[in-house]
Amino acid sequence: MKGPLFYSKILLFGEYGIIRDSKGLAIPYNFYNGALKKSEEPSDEAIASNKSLRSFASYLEVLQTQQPDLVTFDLESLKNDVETGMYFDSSIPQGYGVGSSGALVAAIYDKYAANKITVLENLTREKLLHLKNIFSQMESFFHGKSSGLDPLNSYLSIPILINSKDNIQTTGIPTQSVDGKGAVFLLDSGIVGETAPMISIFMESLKDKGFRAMLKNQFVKYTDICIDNFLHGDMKSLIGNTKKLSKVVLNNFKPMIPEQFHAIWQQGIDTNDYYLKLCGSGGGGYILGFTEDLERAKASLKDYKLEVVYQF
Ligand SMILES: Nc1ncnc2c1ncn2[C@@H]1O[C@H](COP(=O)(O)OP(=O)(O)OP(=O)(O)O)[C@@H](O)[C@H]1O
Ligand SMILES: C[C@@](O)(CCO)CC(=O)[O-]
Repeated sequence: MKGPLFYSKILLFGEYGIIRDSKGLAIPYNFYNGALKKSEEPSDEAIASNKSLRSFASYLEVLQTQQPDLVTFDLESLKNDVETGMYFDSSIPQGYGVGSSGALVAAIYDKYAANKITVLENLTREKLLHLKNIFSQMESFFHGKSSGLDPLNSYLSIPILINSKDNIQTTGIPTQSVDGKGAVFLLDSGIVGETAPMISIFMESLKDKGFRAMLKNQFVKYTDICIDNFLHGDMKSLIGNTKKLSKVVLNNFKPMIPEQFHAIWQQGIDTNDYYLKLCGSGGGGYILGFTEDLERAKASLKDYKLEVVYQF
């Protein structure tokens, strides 16, 4: 048995802001994927994954008892498959901000949910919100709190634009120019991040009036502008505005940036070779980079591994 593939995602813009109603833009990232699978001779990884699925299945049983109107599953098949060794065979790194738990949630919903909303039907805003809500509750098992956006992105495999908490839509993004000099890339911090403590720090900071003002007048403002620039293919403005965003993040989200990356973050701003921003909640995992000139960014960051995700 091997199920369909579910992909990783990248939240290009909107981390933290979407908690406070900024815009957000998430795109599928097809470099990594995962699928439900059974194997005769499971590896240690498969055994660990199977164990995690076992607890997830118990959680889903409680969820559907508590909220039968939200979602129900074919629990008998799910439990039976878990008993007979099913696991999530995935190349998506965990704790890296690219949605490993989201892909898993999408795969389980796809295989076991009753009356599921499918990708093929007309996806009205109501249906999208309903799906996001289901995914949010399912993914809470892994996160503590989840917006449900990662599984939604993985399930639909199309870019999603968040206009505000209750207003989301699927969207197109400008076609990549494969020989373009400009690029969006991932920088591997080499550190595994954890989402929950980062969100606690953010929530704590929100108690401060100055932080709230900075968020509204700078962070959310530039996030929203960057999304508009990106969707309209205005890459010149995008680069200028990611520079502003990069500065705001370095000055105000330091706990989310691993210490050893503070200097190269600043170096990008000083040299204009690249601009860095958070990829998801930060604290490790990937850091997102934007550059007008990929070769220059590569030379400037020669000690690091870059993965290009989009060229323009
Ligand atoms: N292949 C897998 N098999 C079983 N469980 C998995 C698998 N991949 C991820 N998970 C579960 O998802 C958890 C990781 O989710 P977490 O939300 O912390 O990180 P992430 O989804 O990789 O990052 P982010 O949410 O920031 O994009 C793991 O601890 C594990 O419980
Ligand atoms: C940090 C956050 O905004 C994005 C993490 O990918 C949390 C969330 O909205 O679920």
